[in-house]
Amino acid sequence: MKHPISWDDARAAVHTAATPLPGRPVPLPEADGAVLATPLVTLTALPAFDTSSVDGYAVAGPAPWRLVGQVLAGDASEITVTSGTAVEIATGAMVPVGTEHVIRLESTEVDGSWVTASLPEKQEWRPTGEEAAAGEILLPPGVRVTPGVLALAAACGHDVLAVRRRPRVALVVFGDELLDSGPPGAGRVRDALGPSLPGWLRRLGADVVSVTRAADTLEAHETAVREAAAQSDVVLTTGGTMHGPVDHLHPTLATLGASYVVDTVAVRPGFPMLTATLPGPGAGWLVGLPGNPQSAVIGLVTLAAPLLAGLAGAPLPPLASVVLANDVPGRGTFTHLALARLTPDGAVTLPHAGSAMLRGVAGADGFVIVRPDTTAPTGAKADFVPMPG
Ligand SMILES: Nc1nc2c(c(=O)[nH]1)N[C@H]1C(S)=C(S)[C@@H](COP(=O)(O)OP(=O)(O)OC[C@H]3O[C@@H](n4cnc5c(N)ncnc54)[C@H](O)[C@@H]3O)O[C@H]1N2
Ligand code: MOO
Repeated sequence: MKHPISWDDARAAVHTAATPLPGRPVPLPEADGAVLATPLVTLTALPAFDTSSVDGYAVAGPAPWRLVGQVLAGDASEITVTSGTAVEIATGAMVPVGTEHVIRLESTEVDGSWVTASLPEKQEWRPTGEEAAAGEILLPPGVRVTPGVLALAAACGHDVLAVRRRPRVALVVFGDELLDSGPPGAGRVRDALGPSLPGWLRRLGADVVSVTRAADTLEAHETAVREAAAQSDVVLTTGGTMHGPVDHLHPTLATLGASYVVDTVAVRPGFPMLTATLPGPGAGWLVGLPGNPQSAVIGLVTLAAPLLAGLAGAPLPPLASVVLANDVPGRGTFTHLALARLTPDGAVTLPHAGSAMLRGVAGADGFVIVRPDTTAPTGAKADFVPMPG
């Protein structure tokens, strides 16, 4: 086994090695969750025209004003406000040419076709370009599209957005001991990763194209990885990362001519995780997660999340910072990822933290990071890697 790379270096190495997938235009509703391939540029000024902020009257000159017309939201009215006249105006309507003030309804007195009021202290309309000038860059490429981004894109005139294709992931689960249904026992355990990883992967912005199981033979591993690679950008495997009698991942990678980007990481739990590139047309990626289920989740946040971000053209997922509500021990020369829940008192590490256990995972918000040769005392700040999504 190789000398393991540090946890921080592993994340960075995988992210740096990933070339973003091509961008293409998609209709706005389909862009949710994808990553901008080009800057978001507004097609018009925002607002695109002087826009009334209130229901009321557009006036010019001194009161009283004679009511000469009406302009509603959506009207392209050519009405002009001249001195001594008023036009009834709705919120969102274009402010007519000649308007000196817009006065809200409740500040006016109307008598037949005459309007009086004292002049407002503040302007009650939004001038053209108040929020943005036409052609202004509103967001850089690499930003993940949220409903907020979609709203902004629509407001500034876009029908489609240029976004990176979502990475396609094919999941291959190894382990003849795994059951697909019913209670565990007699040496067999339930497959906890096949049912759970697709949800995590979707939260990381990936499309899961297949979930398959491969038997514990070298031949079955090779076939499964080849078939998965043919239909995906990333093959994600679970189990078989060590060198036990039926751990076939490393021999499979050797047979396929794969090149390691990361081969074991100095992190506990989870150290036998790996990332490699597969040769051949449409060269793809393989991420090998350890079989112990909590270690697999650590492999997911350590290697799969940076890889998927890199393929999507997004930055390396940032670490959060938390204050610790309890002491968290280090793990010697390894980085320790400790399952934690975020509470108003700070990050509380969770029991059931063994790498084969899932009770902690089920209630965690993420992992507190304790770097090699350190411990993290109560009240200290620590880096934190959130669970996907
Ligand atoms: N001689 C050594 N043996 C092991 C070491 C070591 O340092 N020296 N490290 C241990 C660590 S740490 C881990 S993590 C595991 C990683 O092993 P593999 O990736 O080869 O995983 P498997 O052997 O296939 O499985 C390990 C464990 O996890 C269970 N498992 C596997 N897949 C699933 C699944 N989909 N759902 C639920 N549980 C799963 C499997 O039954 C085993 O119990 O190696 C240790 N050994
Ligand atoms: O490092 Mo293993 O992944 O402790 O479970």
